[in-house]
Amino acid sequence: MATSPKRGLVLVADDDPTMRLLMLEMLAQVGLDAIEAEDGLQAIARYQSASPDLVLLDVDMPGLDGLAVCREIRQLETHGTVPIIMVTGGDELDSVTRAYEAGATDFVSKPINWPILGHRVLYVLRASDAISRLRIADAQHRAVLAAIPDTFFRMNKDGYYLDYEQGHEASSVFASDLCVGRHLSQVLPPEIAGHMLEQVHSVLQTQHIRSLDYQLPLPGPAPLPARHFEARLVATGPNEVLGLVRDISERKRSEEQIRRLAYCDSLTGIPNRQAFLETLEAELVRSRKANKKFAVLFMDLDAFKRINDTLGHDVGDHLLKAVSDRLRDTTRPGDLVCTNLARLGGDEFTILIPDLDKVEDALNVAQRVKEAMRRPFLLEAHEIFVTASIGISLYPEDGEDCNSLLKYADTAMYHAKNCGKNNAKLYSSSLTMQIMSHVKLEVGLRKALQNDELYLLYQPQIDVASTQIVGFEALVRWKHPERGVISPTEFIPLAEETGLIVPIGEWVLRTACQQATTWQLPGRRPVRVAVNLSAKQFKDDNLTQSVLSALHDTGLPAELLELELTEGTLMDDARATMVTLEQLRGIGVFLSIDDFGTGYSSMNYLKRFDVRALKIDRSFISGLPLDAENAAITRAIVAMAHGLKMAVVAEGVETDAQLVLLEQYGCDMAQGYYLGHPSPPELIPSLLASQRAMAMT
Ligand SMILES: Nc1nc2c(ncn2[C@@H]2O[C@H](COP(=O)(O)O[C@H]3[C@@H](O)[C@H](n4cnc5c(=O)[nH]c(N)nc54)O[C@@H]3COP(=O)(O)O)[C@@H](O)[C@H]2O)c(=O)[nH]1
Repeated sequence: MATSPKRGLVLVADDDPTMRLLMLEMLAQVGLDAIEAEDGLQAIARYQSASPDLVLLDVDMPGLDGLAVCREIRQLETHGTVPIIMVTGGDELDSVTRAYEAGATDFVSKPINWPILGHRVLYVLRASDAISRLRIADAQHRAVLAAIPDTFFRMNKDGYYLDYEQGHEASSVFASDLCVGRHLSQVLPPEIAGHMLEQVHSVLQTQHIRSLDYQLPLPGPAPLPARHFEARLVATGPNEVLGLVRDISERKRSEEQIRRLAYCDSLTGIPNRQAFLETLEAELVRSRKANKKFAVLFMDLDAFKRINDTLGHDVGDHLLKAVSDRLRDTTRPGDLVCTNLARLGGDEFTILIPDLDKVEDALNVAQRVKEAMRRPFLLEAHEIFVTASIGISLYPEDGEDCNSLLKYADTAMYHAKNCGKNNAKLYSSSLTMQIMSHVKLEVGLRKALQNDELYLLYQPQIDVASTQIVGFEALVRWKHPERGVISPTEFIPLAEETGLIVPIGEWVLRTACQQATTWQLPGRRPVRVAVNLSAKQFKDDNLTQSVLSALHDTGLPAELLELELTEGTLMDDARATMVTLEQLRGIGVFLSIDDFGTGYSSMNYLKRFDVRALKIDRSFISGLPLDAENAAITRAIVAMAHGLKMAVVAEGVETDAQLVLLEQYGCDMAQGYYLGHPSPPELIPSLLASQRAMAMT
């Protein structure tokens, strides 16, 4: 863009030909072109036809004088303003005033100082050029500002609005006349005004753009939701800023929606894993600074999978929603301690308890959660009972980072589950030791089979009426090279967890079948062997094949093999159970339900499973004969089993009184220390022989 004015065309209007000549000469000397007019009318005509860049106009002309011409030119102007220099007869204030009133840009008075006039003309031309460029720039700026939807304002360093233009898309919070000339604090709420003034100062100091977000309630009789604004401030001079204010309410709403989607669990509406991790991180920073403690509770529902599998995923989803509602009610803020609740996934929930005074507060919350979960849930006409296992980790005692705290709470939750579910446990470093020894045990268990460290014991089952041994239950043991004999209560769950139960179970099955063949004597009553099947084994696709080949390879007749299954195993995916049971029945093996009464059995399924015996769990037998409730339960189980044409085996018989009572109740078979402890296989033949000998005496 040119910076110096272009050499222009000047209209010289004067009735004196000498003056015109001198002026033309002077203009030529400063490099300007000129046209002449000898009176007012000619001047106007020339102005219209030639559009000069400047007019030198004599005031005193016959007919239309210079002042009238000046006024007429101003009338005719459409774009911009041509500079008009009036040549007056003298420099009296009156004639100068009249010249300016007529619209003159400048004046020179006679007698004319010609060299000065040349410079003056050039200066006025330059100034006029600058003004017209400014006008264009101003018009462009206004057009830009009119095109953008934002409100803009100018403000001085003290916080006074110099200008205020409402954007065409902005919600009308303030009118322009409400702002111009007023101070920020008279327009905006004090806090926002203070913040904005700080930013104005910062912008002027740094000459960097600054922005700030704020919320304003919309004026109106009804309480309307507040709107969000973003103001960007830019310095336009040493003491002035330009502010652009945009209504960002829509953007905020979208951001909130995105945030909700990213941070909310879509099923329950409570915060999800991501949200919890961020809250935990923030709490960690806060607690570290403020030297405070907090607790992380990790809750997992016991047996949620069973509900999902038996009642369907819809009921499972409803249950999770109901659980989260109940957790929200139980842990609502202000209720003892402020809590943050989240669902990590599946049936895992976490609760963050900030500002913890003492561990008991976390245990109290856990206790309340457990109690809340124990109340039945009524969902789609199902009354559902659940329990929860809870693990607790503490900051800073247990860990100083989010991952550790969450992992330790999870570890403590597993410990709670292992301690019999419906439990709450605090994390302790010894748990990690336990887990490490668990891992060590797992490594050992993997080698146990190939190192021949497993062996079986057999516990007799007797016919209550004749007191004759009718079978033996095979019970596995592990002779650990360092720890000695390990109980199956310790390693079977581990084998289940790791999947090792399948090869171990197969070994038990094959070994029991093989050893049982040695007990059978021609012409004697056959002796059955019972083998426990775990849930994983039962679900294994090769189960039927394993049973078939164990029987085939050992030669044990199928009807001498009994497979014991727990209620949990059978009820977990009842439909698939039916198919497997059908296949096993097809082989001809004897099926029984172990630990009956401790799990959840649907009577409807029980009937359809068509198993041949129920084993009453020893927890019901142990209180007999004094425990009236257990006695009633035992009697009821016997009656129900007989009604379904099943035999009943009582487990854990430890006294003669129990055996007598069970006989009275009509129990078919019994097993327990009173009748025989689990014994090694080499003792079984002599046990059977002594019994036969006793039977003959
Ligand atoms: N999947 C498999 N599970 C197995 C296998 N072998 C055993 N187990 C399961 O381990 C649990 C513990 O078994 P164990 O320590 O062998 O205990 C059994 C008996 O010793 C015990 N028992 C028997 N009589 C009495 C008694 O009078 N009092 C008393 N306190 N305990 C007694 O009960 C256990 C047998 O229980 P059950 O199987 O329910 O009949 C146990 O759950 C085994 O099932 C295996 O090879 N595979």
